[in-house]
Amino acid sequence: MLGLPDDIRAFLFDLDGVLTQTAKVHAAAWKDTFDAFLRAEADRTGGEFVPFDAVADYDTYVDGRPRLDGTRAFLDSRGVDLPEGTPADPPGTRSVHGVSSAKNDTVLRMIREQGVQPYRGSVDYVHRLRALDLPCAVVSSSANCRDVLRAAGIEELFDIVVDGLVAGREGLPGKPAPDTYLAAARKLGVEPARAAVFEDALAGVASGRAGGFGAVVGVDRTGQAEELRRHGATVVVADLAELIEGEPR
Ligand SMILES: O=P(O)(O)OC[C@H]1O[C@@H](O)[C@H](O)[C@@H](O)[C@@H]1O
Repeated sequence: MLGLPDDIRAFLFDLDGVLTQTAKVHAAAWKDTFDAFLRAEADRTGGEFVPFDAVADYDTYVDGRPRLDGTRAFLDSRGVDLPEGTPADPPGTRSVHGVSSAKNDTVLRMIREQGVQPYRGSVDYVHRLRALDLPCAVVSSSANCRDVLRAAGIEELFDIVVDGLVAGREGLPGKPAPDTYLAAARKLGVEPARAAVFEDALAGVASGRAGGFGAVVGVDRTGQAEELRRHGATVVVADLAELIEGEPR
């Protein structure tokens, strides 16, 4: 079935980096935010400024995880212990929420300025699935998921969305825990073993593996095929167009 085993009956897609070209926008916004924070910390403590690595640090600590979890994981890797603060903390507040809200303001500005481009291969793939009446979901850690889907013009393609807002409301732990993917499979009425997960993030393929999904497709946009396999991808493609090649039209 479109490049995957025939018993796969439901298709669960991550958003940023799988459906839309927004993983690099998130990475740039995190770099902007963490570098400003780390520079201020270096000034405050007299320590050395070691910038955020938009590839290595992003992939390891931030990519695919809910916003606050990404902030905590990266700061923890640098031995920085911040108070949690509250969601009302404005950018500039020395708290987990303050850093996270600075990042959100930055990513929203970048998205406003640059617009959102979907990946053509992914959109074609989902169209093929819809033509076969197969259920499709978006499973994203992002609280901005609906707006990004709308800006890309692909919101109508999906039966359900489990995003950062749904996870918050339903008390679901974020990726790399499997709960958001499991919730999507449940809502579609399909056993995990008969559903496929599509992910570009290491935390995302790990959640596909932890959930016992029938296929975990690693989408390698940045040359990390081996890492994706090590974290749980059962197959790795550079673009979903590869899964369509050779299929009858
Ligand atoms: O900050 P948002 O839009 O709620 O998104 C949370 C996370 O969503 C994930 O999809 C991205 O990979 C992360 O980079 C991002 O931090």
